[in-house]
Amino acid sequence: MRDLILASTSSARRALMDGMGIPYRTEAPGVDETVAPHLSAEEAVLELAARKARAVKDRHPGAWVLGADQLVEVGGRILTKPVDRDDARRQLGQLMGRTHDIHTGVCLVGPGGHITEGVERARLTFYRLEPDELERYLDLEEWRGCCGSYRVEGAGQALLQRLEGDRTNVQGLPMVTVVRLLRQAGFPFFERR
Ligand SMILES: Nc1nc2c(ncn2[C@@H]2O[C@H](COP(=O)(O)OP(=O)(O)OP(=O)(O)O)[C@@H](O)[C@H]2O)c(=O)[nH]1
Repeated sequence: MRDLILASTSSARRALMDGMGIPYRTEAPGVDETVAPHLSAEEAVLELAARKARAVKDRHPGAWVLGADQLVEVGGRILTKPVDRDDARRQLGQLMGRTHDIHTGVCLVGPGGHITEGVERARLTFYRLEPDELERYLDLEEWRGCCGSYRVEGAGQALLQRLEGDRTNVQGLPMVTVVRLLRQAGFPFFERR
């Protein structure tokens, strides 16, 4: 059986991998997530997904490693994970009543120099909220650990006026792309345990 490692600390990414059902384990990538400012959002998430995957692969040379990174882009600005409630309020304030893009890069590295990658964009339009409703959403603390300060599979669904793209991409892993990379690498599915 192949040793597949998800190079991530993200509970949402784990949940998505668990749903797919192939055996894997997780390890924190432990990389610096600084990228050159001139990179586009797509270039940045691809570079960081590869950086995370390579860092874990260096620690486990015989393993297959999947890394991922995500950014929100709105009005030409990049949003990452909020540092606190005030930051989350500012982020959501930029998203209310507007359309934003979520970009997620994924990279699969394996033995023999195997490296494949993909980047997916989802486009979301949010309702405008009254200040009190926004505070009530912030009270739910779905902003913690989430790029853009919302959870599309949680109460954050009520923010969503329109979604174009793979919903799993918004949660953290574009699973259609992840499956393609795994199948291209020859991973077996539906194995009997
Ligand atoms: N549950 C959930 N998580 C989300 C959603 N949108 C973004 N995220 C999370 O926001 C985080 C994006 O930040 P990243 O820097 O790519 O990843 P991370 O959380 O630092 O985790 P690593 O993979 O260890 O780097 C990921 O953990 C995503 O799963 C959402 O709608 N639902």
